[in-house]
Amino acid sequence: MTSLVIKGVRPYGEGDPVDIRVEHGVIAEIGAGLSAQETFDARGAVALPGFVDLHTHLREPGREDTETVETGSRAAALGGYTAVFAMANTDPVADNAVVVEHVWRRGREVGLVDVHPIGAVTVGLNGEKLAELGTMAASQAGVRVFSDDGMCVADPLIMRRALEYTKALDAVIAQHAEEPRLTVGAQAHEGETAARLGLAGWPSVAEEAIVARDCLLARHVGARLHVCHVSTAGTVDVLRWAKERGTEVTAEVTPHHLLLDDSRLGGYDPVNKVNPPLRERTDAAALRQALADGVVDCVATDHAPHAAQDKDCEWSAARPGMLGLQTALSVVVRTMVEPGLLDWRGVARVMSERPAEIGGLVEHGRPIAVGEPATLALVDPDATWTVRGADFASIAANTPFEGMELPGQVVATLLRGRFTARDGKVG
Ligand SMILES: NC(=O)N[C@@H](CC(=O)O)C(=O)O
Ligand SMILES: [Zn+2]
Ligand SMILES: [Zn+2]
Repeated sequence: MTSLVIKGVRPYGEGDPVDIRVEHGVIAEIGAGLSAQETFDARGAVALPGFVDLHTHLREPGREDTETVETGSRAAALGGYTAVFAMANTDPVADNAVVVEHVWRRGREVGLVDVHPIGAVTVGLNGEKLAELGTMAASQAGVRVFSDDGMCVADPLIMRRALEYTKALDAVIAQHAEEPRLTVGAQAHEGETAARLGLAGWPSVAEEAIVARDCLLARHVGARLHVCHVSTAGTVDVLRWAKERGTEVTAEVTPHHLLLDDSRLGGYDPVNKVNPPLRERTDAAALRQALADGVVDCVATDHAPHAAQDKDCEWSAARPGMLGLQTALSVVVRTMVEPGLLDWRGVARVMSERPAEIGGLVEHGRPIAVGEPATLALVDPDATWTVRGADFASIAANTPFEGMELPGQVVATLLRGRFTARDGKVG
């Protein structure tokens, strides 16, 4: 590997631009006027630790027509990500060592981001019988995050047992909080908009009731809990309450729940259909504040590719889910940095450091300092760009941000000193 100097970056957006020299994948020197065999002119870009996504749907195995480990890795690299956690709701489900090892191996072969498979909590995601968590943890994939995402682990006894197992494995359960008895047939956030449009409601309490129950269970068992895609102001209240009492709970929010709300549903365009649903303006505002305060720990994309035929259909038949990997940073800049809720240190915290800690990754979310891995996202804070789903690396194109002009552009991504994305191209 040749030596590299990245010229003119501002670590965490602080101070005057400096040069970073990289040797053997590690930051060897930070200073002025550095030189090496290869040079990359970063033109004043903000340097951040590479982003970590705790919640990505890669669709391999089973729906390779919508995304693969390779195409999802390309999207991740272009979005500034250096590690992603791949959800288990594939076909077959990642509820055993064979499937998680396949996803892990494909991630290594592609080599653009560290792909960490998430194992299912229950066999087939059916909520009835615990999957072999220990075997998945002991496999080559070294699974440390378990989730039935797409489905809620609704049975409290199964959830309790799962928390007991993951405590012993030093792992964490990422819960899709949705009380299924309260969301039968649900199509949109239960509120004025859904009532006017004639869509069956998905009430906030269906999320909040499970989050409250799981916080109590986690505390009772002494286990860690992670809450996926927090979407309501009420869930923020529950999380604050639980954290104040010392419960080991962490939580993520998606870019789309930070920026969008159910006022977009008027045209019945299924690109806006997602689980949990887009809520109200006041919910989005509460989520932004909670992310700034740390009550919500991090941003996770819930990148959920879907084929055109599963989205370009009537609302009730469409699948829920939205792309997120290539727009996450820009949506965080729009919703958090521009209004002054987070500075670049804060962006590093919510997009890299906290998710790395929650997922148990020791090589990601590291400080930008000599001796640390050169695993970085370089961001032009002044650039703006227009979202075009068709241009994304993902096979699917279901972005709710289509046509929006967004701030902040990833100019390069490095994984252990190697460019995985540069000037909008992979590698
Ligand atoms: N978020 C979604 O609307 N869909 C996800 C599942 C999930 O995250 O619950 C999917 O797999 O498509
Ligand atoms: Zn989910
Ligand atoms: Zn998901």
